[in-house]
Amino acid sequence: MNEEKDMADARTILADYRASIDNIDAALIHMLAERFRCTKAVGVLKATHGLPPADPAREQQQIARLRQLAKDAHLDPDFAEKFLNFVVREVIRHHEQIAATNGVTKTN
Ligand SMILES: C=C(O[C@@H]1C=C(C(=O)O)C=C[C@H]1O)C(=O)O
Repeated sequence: MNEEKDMADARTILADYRASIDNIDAALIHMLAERFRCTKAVGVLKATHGLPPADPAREQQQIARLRQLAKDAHLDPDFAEKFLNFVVREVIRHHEQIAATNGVTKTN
C-alpha cells in the first residue's frame, strides 16, 4: 500500500539524517575535547605566570569573530554567542581551579 511505502521511505530518510547527526555530534565532542585540552594548557601557563583566568578583551574579539562566521554560515549569531559564552564560562572555571592549586601570586 502507498501509505506504508511512504512511511518506510520516510524512516529510511530519517535514519540517513540521523547517521549524519551522529557523525556531526561525534566530531563536536572531539573538537570540544581538543579545545579543552588546549585551554587547560593555557590555564597552567596563566597560573604559573600570575596571569588572570579571564581575558574579557579576548572574549569580545572572539564573540565578534564568531558572530560574523555564524552570519556567513546562516547560523543564528545569538546562538553562536550563547554557545561560546557557555564554553568560555567552563574554561574560566578550569583556570580558576588550576590557579588555586598551581598558581603563583603576583606581587607587582
Ligand atoms: C583561553 C583563554 O582563557 C579564557 C577563555 C577563553 C576561551 O575559551 O576562548 C578566552 C579568553 C579567556 O577569558 C585565553 O585567554 O585565551
